[in-house]
Amino acid sequence: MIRSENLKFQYSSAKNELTFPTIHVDKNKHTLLLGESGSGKTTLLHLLGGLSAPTAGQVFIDSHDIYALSEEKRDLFRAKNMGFIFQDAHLLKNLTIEENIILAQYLAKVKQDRNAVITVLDKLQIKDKANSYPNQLSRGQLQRAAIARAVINHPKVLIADEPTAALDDTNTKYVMDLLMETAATFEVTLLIATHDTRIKSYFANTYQL
Ligand SMILES: Nc1ncnc2c1ncn2[C@@H]1O[C@H](COP(=O)(O)OP(=O)(O)OP(=O)(O)O)[C@@H](O)[C@H]1O
Repeated sequence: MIRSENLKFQYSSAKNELTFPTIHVDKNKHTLLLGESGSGKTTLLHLLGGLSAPTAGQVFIDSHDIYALSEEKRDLFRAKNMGFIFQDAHLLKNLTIEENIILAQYLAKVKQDRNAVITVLDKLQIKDKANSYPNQLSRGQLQRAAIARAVINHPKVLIADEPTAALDDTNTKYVMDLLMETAATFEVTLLIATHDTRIKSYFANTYQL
């Protein structure tokens, strides 16, 4: 489903170019990018997710060479096919939870469908928060809202950067169980970057950076 070849990335202010191993993410084969701080996990997630173009190499998603697309087409491709969960929920504070998720439909140019939003919020057990604003939710509820927004357009891949960093063992298990349930419910493959070796056992496919 995702395949990368010979990826390299150079930050303009950095001395050395980053080079990455070949990555294959197959459907339903949840994949972990494991590495120490500074090893390039976030950079690689951005390259694989279509967020920043590599200095060399290619990324294929279902045989589409995503960096051969125009920026506009790539943005749309990403909005339809990839879901992102950032460390902070990144919800717009002046929009309700429901409006935040409808915005994701709008940006992907898919039908703005309130019923679909409510169904997803219901599956994630925060339907009663649809009309609340982000600052009225607990951290756990915000995380569920961020997941709802990430899966609303039925992406193929759900990408998360360090979802368990700074969590204790109990909350780490809670978040990983939630992500696994989400993957099963919404039929989406997980691609996660972390330095947290506690979550290794959840993954069939691990790359050490
Ligand atoms: N904007 C930037 N400009 C210059 N160098 C950068 C920039 N962002 C990251 N780097 C460098 O690129 C390398 C990889 O960074 P990256 O953020 O991908 O690592 P990471 O494995 O995600 O780290 P962490 O676990 O600490 O978040 C690091 O050496 C970092 O210092």
